[in-house]
Order: sequence, then structure tokens, then C-alpha cells
Amino acid sequence: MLGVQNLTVRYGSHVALQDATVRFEAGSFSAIIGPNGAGKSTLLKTLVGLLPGTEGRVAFDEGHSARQCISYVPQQQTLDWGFPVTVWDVAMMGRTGRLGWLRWPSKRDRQLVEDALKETGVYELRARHIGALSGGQRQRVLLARMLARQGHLLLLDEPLTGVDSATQEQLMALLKTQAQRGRAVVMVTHDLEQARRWCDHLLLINRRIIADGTPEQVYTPANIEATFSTSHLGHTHAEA
Ligand SMILES: Nc1ncnc2c1ncn2[C@@H]1O[C@H](COP(=O)(O)OP(=O)(O)OP(=O)(O)O)[C@@H](O)[C@H]1O
Repeated sequence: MLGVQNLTVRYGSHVALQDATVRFEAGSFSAIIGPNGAGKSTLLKTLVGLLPGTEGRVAFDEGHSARQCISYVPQQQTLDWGFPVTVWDVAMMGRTGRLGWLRWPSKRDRQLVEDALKETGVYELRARHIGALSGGQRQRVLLARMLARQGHLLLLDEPLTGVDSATQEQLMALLKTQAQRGRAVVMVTHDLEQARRWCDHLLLINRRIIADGTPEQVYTPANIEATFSTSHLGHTHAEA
């Protein structure tokens, strides 16, 4: 459904990602895994279109050419939670765009927001200011905004950070359901074990793609070593 071909991303002279080629399919739940600084967020931001000036190609299959079909959930800590809006308002942004609404919500918009808040378990909190939420509740609100958007491609950057283990399981089940409904779900995570249990497609990266396939294909001692060893990082540095 969505892929990158021979993608290289530089920040100034620093090579964050080198010659990466990968596809993410509809109906598949993918995890991007790697150590800090491996280029995981960079890959996600490239898919969303937030990083111009890259080498290589980002390609969508026919019928999915518009970036409008992407729902992106950035890392929770990159957002301003002091903003004076409610849970309902944030979820509604999935329908109407940014604050200062680009258009007035329709009845369908309101229904989709209500459904999304119920599915993520925060409907009861809909009138609450987002600054008054716990970490796990904030993550659910971000997922509600994502669901309300009704995108075909769901891209999530570390959606499990700051979330207790019971809630993590619920959120993973929710994402799995989205994949089973035919969406392409792509998540950045540090949790290898969780990715192995829930995802059918894993991508190990460390500034380049180390391994790409099913959990069984990808989780070999050699691949784990190549992904997480610091000597490899040094090697890539030298190449860059
Ligand atoms: N805006 C930027 N300007 C300069 N360098 C950047 C920028 N964003 C990221 N980098 C660098 O690019 C590399 C990859 O960053 P990226 O955020 O993609 O890593 P990551 O795998 O998501 O890491 P983490 O697990 O720590 O979130 C890092 O070395 C980072 O310092």
C-alpha cells in the first residue's frame, strides 16, 4: 500500500537513514524497531511527508496516492498538552483538521468522534481538559483522533510510551483490529517482545534496514546483534 525505495535522509551532513527500501501492506500490522537514534521516527516522518529534501522515493499504491489517507500519531511528548482544549476537541481534530476548525463539524463527524472515543475508552472524559489527563489517557485520546480520521494508513510513533501494561495490551488489540479491517498499521516501538506477539511484519533498523519480514524471519541472534550493537553504530558513522 505504501513504501519507500532507496530512501536516504540527511540532517545536514548527518545520515539518519541510508538506502532504505520497504513496503507496508494493507491488512498488516508492522513494527519498526531499533535503538535510540536509529532513524525510526525519521522513517515515519518521511512516510507522512514531514521531511522534504530526501533522496529516494515514497510510493503509494493506486487509489491511495493522497496523503490525506494517512493518520499519524506523533510521540506524545512532542505535543503541547497545556493547550486549552477538551478531549472531544482533540478527537474532532481528526475530522476537521487543526484547531480553529477548517470547517464546521457535520453530524457524521460528530458520530465518528463519538465512536472513536468509545472505542478507545475515553468517551466519559470527553469534556475534560487535555492537561488534566494521565499519560495513558492522553495516548487513548491520540488514538481516538487517529480513528476519527478514518485513514487507510495508521502511522504511530511509540504509542505505548507511558502506558501501563494492561492498557498497552488493549491498545495493541485495537491496532490489530484496525489491520484486520484492512488498514496498514505501522508502529515505532522499543518493545521487541510486544512486537513479536502482536505484529506480523517487523522491520529492524539501525540507520539502514537490518532485517525485514515476519517475526520468525527477523528475530535471529545475528539480526538483533546487528541492530543493537554499538559497534555497528560506529561502523555506520564511519560510512556516513
Ligand atoms: N531535526 C533534526 N535535526 C538534526 N538531526 C536530527 C533531527 N531529527 C533527528 N535527528 C538525528 O537523526 C538521527 C535519527 O533520529 P530519529 O529521531 O529518527 O531516531 P529514532 O530511531 O526515532 O530514535 P529514538 O528511539 O531515540 O526516538 C539521530 O541521530 C537524531 O539525532
